[in-house]
Amino acid sequence: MKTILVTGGAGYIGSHTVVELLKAGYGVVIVDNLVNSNLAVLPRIETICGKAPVFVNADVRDASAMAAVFAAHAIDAVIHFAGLKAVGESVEQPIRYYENNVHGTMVLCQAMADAGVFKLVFSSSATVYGPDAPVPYVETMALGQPSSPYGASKAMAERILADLCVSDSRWAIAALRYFNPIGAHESGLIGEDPKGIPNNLMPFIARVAVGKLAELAIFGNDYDTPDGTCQRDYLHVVDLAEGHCQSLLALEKPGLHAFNLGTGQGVSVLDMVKAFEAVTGQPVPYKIAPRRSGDLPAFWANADKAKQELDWAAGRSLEQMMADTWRWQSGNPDGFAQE
Ligand SMILES: NC(=O)c1ccc[n+]([C@@H]2O[C@H](COP(=O)([O-])OP(=O)(O)OC[C@H]3O[C@@H](n4cnc5c(N)ncnc54)[C@H](O)[C@@H]3O)[C@@H](O)[C@H]2O)c1
Ligand SMILES: O=c1ccn([C@@H]2O[C@H](COP(=O)(O)OP(=O)(O)O[C@H]3O[C@H](CO)[C@H](O)[C@H](O)[C@H]3O)[C@@H](O)[C@H]2O)c(=O)[nH]1
Repeated sequence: MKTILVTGGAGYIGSHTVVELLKAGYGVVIVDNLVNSNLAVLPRIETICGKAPVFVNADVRDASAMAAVFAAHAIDAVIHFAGLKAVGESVEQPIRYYENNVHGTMVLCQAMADAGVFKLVFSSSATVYGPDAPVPYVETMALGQPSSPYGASKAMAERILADLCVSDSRWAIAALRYFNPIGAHESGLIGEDPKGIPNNLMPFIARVAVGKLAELAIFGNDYDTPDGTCQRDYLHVVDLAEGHCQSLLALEKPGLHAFNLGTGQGVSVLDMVKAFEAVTGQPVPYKIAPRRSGDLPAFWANADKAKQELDWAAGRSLEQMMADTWRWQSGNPDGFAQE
């Protein structure tokens, strides 16, 4: 049995990936400092899978803690989710973001090399293409100039990982560039649980529908898009989790391999509201508000490379994303905090 170290495995995408890894027969060791997650996710994972991951409460920037994890467990590969992800917060706290996302990745990679582990899957983002890239984004495009420290931290980390691969041919790294993951596990037991008022569209819609927030503010309806609202490539988080399992197979080839993980379809904010209402029967009151600073009008993935090289495609429908979001939100109106 292969054992995967999952940093940030208590978080939103990490917890769904841990479920898919356990189901696929991997052993899993989670390292998470719980800065944006809750221990209550762990028994939920065990309920879904019938087995539990090992959990280590540690920070990936803590070199001695990471050395101890590699000494205690025979790790075959690492999936590195641990990072901070709020775009607006990163503008206010750039050093915290670079320190966590870039330095954290460097400390992890050094601990891996010291332990003789050279297979890594890295959580990157569509934002690394930068604001000027033509749509759809394709992996052959150069890294752009992301406009937020968060986006820049992901592009910097990718550059460091590329340099690492040049320095030592034992490294095999997949940089997975996620588009907009939404939805929840179909059990309704785990899902996205942002602290405070959500920044992202899907959890905001879900909180309006469950009565925790009064109305959605749609940030701009005067973009040059079919209905004037921004378009994004929303994919089901369980599809994304499966993409991580598939990408582990690509780690047989040395070097840095970038993959877009998205559906290849752009969906507007208004279409998201309509789809949620149609699937759940819950009204989502909204108002049109000014544009949000830094938002791009529209982007989506060219996901052909993942299909060809990973045999992966985001197959779950928008309807399923909405149904699963609502099952999670309505069954857990206070998220994991109620436990
Ligand atoms: N959700 C998205 O839309 C999205 C899009 C593109 C990329 N990503 C990236 O994917 C990864 C996972 O995102 P998510 O949505 O699951 O976020 P999340 O906040 O739910 O999960 C991140 C986890 O990492 C942990 N963590 C943060 N810093 C840590 C540190 N220094 N040491 C140990 N643990 C730490 C947090 O406690 C949390 O459990 C992040 O790197 C994020 O930047 C997310
Ligand atoms: O309350 C809200 C929240 C969002 N939106 C709109 O909904 C769309 C999606 O916004 P999200 O915040 O959900 O997602 P983004 O595409 O802005 O950002 C996401 O994708 C980025 C990739 O470029 C980064 O990875 C980032 O971390 C991740 O949150 C945007 O047009 C936004 O203006 C609203 O109208 N109202």
